Amino acid sequence: MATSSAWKLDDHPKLPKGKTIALIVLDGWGESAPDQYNCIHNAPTPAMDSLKHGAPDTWTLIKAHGTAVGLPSEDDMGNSEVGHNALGAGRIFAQGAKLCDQALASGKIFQGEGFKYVSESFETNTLHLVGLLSDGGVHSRLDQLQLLIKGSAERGAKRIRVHILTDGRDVLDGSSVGFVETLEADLVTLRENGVDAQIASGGGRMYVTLDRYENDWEVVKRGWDAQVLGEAPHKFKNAVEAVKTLRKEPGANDQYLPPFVIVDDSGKAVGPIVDGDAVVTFNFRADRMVMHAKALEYEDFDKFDRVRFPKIRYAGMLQYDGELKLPSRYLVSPPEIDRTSGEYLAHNGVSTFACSETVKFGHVTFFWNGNRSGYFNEKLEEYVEIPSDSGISFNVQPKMKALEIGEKARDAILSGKFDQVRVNIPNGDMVGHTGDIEATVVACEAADLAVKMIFDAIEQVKGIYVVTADHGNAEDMVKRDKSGKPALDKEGKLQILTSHTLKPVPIAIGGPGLSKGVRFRKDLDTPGLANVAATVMNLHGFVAPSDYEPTLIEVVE
Ligand SMILES: O=C(O)[C@@H](CO)OP(=O)(O)O
Ligand SMILES: [Mn+2]
Ligand SMILES: [Mn+2]
Repeated sequence: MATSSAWKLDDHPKLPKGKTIALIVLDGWGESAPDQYNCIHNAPTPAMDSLKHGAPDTWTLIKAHGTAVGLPSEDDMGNSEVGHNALGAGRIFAQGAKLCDQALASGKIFQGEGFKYVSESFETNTLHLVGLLSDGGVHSRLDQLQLLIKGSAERGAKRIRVHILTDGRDVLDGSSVGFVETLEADLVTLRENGVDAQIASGGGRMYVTLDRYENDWEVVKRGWDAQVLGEAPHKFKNAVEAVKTLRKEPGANDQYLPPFVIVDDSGKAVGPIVDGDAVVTFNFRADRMVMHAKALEYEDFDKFDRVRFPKIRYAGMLQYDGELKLPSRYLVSPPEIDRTSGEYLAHNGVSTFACSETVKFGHVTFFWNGNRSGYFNEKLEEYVEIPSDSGISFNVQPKMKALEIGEKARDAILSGKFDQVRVNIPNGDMVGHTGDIEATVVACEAADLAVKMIFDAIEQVKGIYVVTADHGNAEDMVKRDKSGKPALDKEGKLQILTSHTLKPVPIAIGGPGLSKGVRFRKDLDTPGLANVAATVMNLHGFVAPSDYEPTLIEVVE
């Protein structure tokens, strides 16, 4: 690829080119006070611990939540999408959650092409809304769904069916009941006002519909069967009863509730999706909607037998994949994340290897590259996906594929073929989400072993490492009150935190290739994930583009 002048990065005045850089993202690895709910603290993590001795020059903390990653408020925890977007793009973009808030607040969402298109079905057919039902704010938000329902009814939707996915991952397990009650109350009001509005189907997000990166199409199929075909192993007259009943099964939780459909008095499903209907998927985040969107939109589709492929008017809350233009219709334009560090580095001859296991593969590639699939330059890049275990909850195999990721990274480093070797190590996050504290400790230990393996390889090639995380999770596994003490529920029980956190994440630099005098600056007000890209560009020997968030490092004589 010839470097056009627009892409050419200036040479760094002090830092050399040609060092091998390992860029490690520990998923869900925040920094928090040590106690029994801090799984990172309680796991043997010698590699990560040793880095703290370098504080404040080569180890520090950066912000990974709220406005620092383009989310609406400081109460918004970080997540992989916004975290990796910020890490890779080096700038802060208003993210899906915020863009949808703005479009709903101004009413522009209802004037756009996407809404006009689906509203053509309102007169004669049903509007289906499918998505994650919670106020977690990672993939969707209940208040946005409420505004969407209200706005649709005001604009002529006469028959509305909501297909819910219970959460328990971005919010406390068990909170599903309250969210369903709230939605149900809204629908009652609508019915009183003459709109035929009901919940039509449901299921837990990790078991129904919301798979990602093609890890397990069965998950999407279960949702299809319930939402489109009106078929599921469990049938109920109302959704509150459905969720309450299914939660009583041994081992049941919100994330993994089995699929159910709501039926009328004659036992008929109240809301299968049929020809002529409109469908809106109200999640704004991309990764867990892409597979579902393909099933809804693609004429040619062979991932499972859809049985029936209704001719619908379908729009996503956002477009979930800009390359695939999927879905082709959407209510709100996604953030336009351009000129990412990956694209710049490719134009400047930097060769890159990126790797994770399936459940996080798109994080270090698609999200990292500003929600863009594929390579910038095939000759310079190699992306490797290690198949994840599927069909299990990750507390069963908490080591996941950490060591395999470590090995692949090691081999890539030792091969001498790559300037940058970038990985995501998923354990802290994926196992943290299960709420299983013991398993999360094992997960953190495995992640640390993978880090050690990469450090050893960097030592051999006299390279540099940069270790950070995308947001917190495993460092705090309990809900806390304002004073920071574990908060008890009405029955006096601890509430295990399965979600991400608001905590900062560590970042450390080191390795034999790190030039003398390189250290973290102390003059940045609130450095965050978006400052990492410029830092890495510097370590590759380049000055970052002037509109990037400032570098974290300085070189002192
Ligand atoms: O699993 C997910 O979809 C989210 C939590 O909802 O986690 P992460 O942002 O780390 O991918
Ligand atoms: Mn993450
Ligand atoms: Mn997560």
